[in-house]
Amino acid sequence: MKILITGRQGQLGSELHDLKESYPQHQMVFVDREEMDLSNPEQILEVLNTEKPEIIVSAGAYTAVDKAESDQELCNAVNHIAVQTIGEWAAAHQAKVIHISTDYVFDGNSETPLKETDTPDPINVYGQTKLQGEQALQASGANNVIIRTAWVYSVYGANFVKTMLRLMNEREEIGVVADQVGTPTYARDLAQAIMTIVEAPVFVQGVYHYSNEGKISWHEFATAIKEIKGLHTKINAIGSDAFPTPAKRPHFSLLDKSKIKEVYQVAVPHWKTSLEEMLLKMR
Ligand SMILES: NC(=O)C1=CN([C@@H]2O[C@H](COP(=O)(O)OP(=O)(O)OC[C@H]3O[C@@H](n4cnc5c(N)ncnc54)[C@H](OP(=O)(O)O)[C@@H]3O)[C@@H](O)[C@H]2O)C=CC1
Ligand SMILES: Cc1cn([C@H]2C[C@H](O)[C@@H](COP(=O)(O)OP(=O)(O)O[C@H]3O[C@@H](C)C(=O)[C@@H](O)[C@H]3O)O2)c(=O)[nH]c1=O
Ligand SMILES: [Mg+2]
Repeated sequence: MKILITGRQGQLGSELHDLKESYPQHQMVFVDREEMDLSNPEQILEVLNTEKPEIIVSAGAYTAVDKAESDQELCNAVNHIAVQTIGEWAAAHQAKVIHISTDYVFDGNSETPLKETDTPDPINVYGQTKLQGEQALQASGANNVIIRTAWVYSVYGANFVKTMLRLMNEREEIGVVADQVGTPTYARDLAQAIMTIVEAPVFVQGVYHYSNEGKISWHEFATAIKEIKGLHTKINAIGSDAFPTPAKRPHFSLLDKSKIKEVYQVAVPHWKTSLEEMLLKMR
């Protein structure tokens, strides 16, 4: 298969690139911002018409959650309009689309693990534009799989784990929110899950939830990073109101992974196992 992957320089794009050698049966073409500016629909179509992929993995996105609040137009162009453009091209050319979305499409008011059938209701601009991207892809008529994931980290790119490692080396004491719970996702595991879907004998269209296994707060996540690394920073558990940010974050974003496990038999490692693996690679 010829597979085109957007967001080459991002966490997920980089992890997919690392898997390239393991899939010699596929032609994996990666594009970054320079080759395909996702805020430029003409350029998206130009690249797709040249490359003619059979599968598009849509991993590129505007992911600066706080900045998005004051940069709505660009965020919408990348997270919504670009996905619509990709979907319409794919529908017209019988290509499949595997698109990545987020737990931030939910409002965080649930108390039970979020299922694909639960109603999204985003509480920030990033989540709103990601939901619009999902809806535009579904409306395009393209054969599509949407994977909603959460709290993604990797040795590549910017993420919470790397921020925590930096802060813990700089400070004696930090505060991390304890009233937002969910599950982190090692981008390498997500990349594997995507390749499992690519390889599946049947492409079953739909929305799927994927993160690592388990349930923790950001505070527990930070504490685990500290313990695994043997650091001594004091990590105070704080409420979201003590860490004001331009964008609101959902208090609960635990995803139910049963559907993707059943339909695609994907592996879902426990968050701690994957965190240990990532931190080993960071050294
Ligand atoms: N990170 C997370 O915690 C989560 C991410 N997701 C979703 O998973 C997917 C992958 O995320 P992740 O790899 O972590 O994100 P990253 O922010 O690491 O990577 C996103 C990539 O998109 C690229 N990009 C942004 N704007 C444009 C543009 N205008 N034109 C072209 N490329 C652009 C970035 O390019 P550049 O490097 O040049 O800036 C970057 O390479 C995204 O769809 C995201 O919404 C879902 C849940 C959690
Ligand atoms: C740096 C820092 C963050 N926090 C809080 C803020 C926030 O609630 C939480 C995580 O911080 P982040 O900046 O990593 O959060 P954020 O960028 O909102 O992460 C999100 O990114 C987008 C792209 C997604 O799709 C989501 O799944 C999620 O991963 O930790 C602290 O409490 N203390 C700190 O020192
Ligand atoms: Mg962030």
